[in-house]
Amino acid sequence: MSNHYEVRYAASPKHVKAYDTETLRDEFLIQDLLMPDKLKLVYTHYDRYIVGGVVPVKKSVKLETIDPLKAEYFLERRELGIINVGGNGTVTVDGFVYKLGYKDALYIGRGNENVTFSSDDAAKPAKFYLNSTPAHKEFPTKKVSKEDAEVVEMGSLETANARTIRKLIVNSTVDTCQVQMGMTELNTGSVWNTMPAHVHDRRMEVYFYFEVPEDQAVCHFMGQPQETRHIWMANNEAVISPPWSIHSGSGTSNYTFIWGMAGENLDYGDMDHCKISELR
Ligand SMILES: O=C(O)C(=O)C[C@H](O)C(=O)CO
Ligand SMILES: [Zn+2]
Repeated sequence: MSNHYEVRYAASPKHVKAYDTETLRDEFLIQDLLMPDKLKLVYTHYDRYIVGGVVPVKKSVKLETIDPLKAEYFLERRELGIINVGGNGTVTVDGFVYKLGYKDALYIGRGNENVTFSSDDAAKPAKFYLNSTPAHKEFPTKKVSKEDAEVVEMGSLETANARTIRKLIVNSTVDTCQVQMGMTELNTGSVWNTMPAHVHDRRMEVYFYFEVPEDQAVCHFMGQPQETRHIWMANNEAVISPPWSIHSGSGTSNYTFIWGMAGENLDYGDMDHCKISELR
């Protein structure tokens, strides 16, 4: 069995106020997502969102079901979003082959039984980052390449938050039940993401930080706007953002991150913005 999974339960903002550094990290930080030839999955009780990763090197790796799903196969009642953050690779979905280059995405609809991941070149393996949510119906599987994304430029160099948002798996590019994914690239000299910050009590979110240069880090901010906490994050680490929490970060350099979310709606713009001067 090449699967390794763990479960994270949902936390109340009342309790999170009292968490120390170690407890915050245990509850929200996700490490070791990109392991060679091993599928790592974290099953959260936030909208039953699953965060995962796999780096096929010596063999192809199958998306196997895990016990919490009590399902015959992983996508029996779920959908899946994938973004490749490594070398060229292939995802095979019930016999159909999808080639994914760097920063390309694939949406796989509910009902597909056999999903496998492989790399074109073991010396430069693909690194597949995965987000999955429960799905009430089948939608067609669709590749969304980096070029097909809806692109928005945000922020400015003056406020150190100039960034490009690439919306990959959103309702303008592909039909999904709940999952939405995309990536945000910070321009050189800019370090702040998602500032001004926001919450969306209707949707949880997960951030996966990558392209963080060696010996640099990103300080991720979470918590209710008037009760913030921070988690120091390294390259290729993810963090769960409960629906009541801001999700923002400031790096010691620029970096890129993948956002993924699910919940009550598919409206990317549904955000309650927080005034910077009112954050505590
Ligand atoms: O830099 C940003 O701003 C973002 O990337 C925001 C995320 O996309 C987000 O939080 C969507 O709800
Ligand atoms: Zn958000």
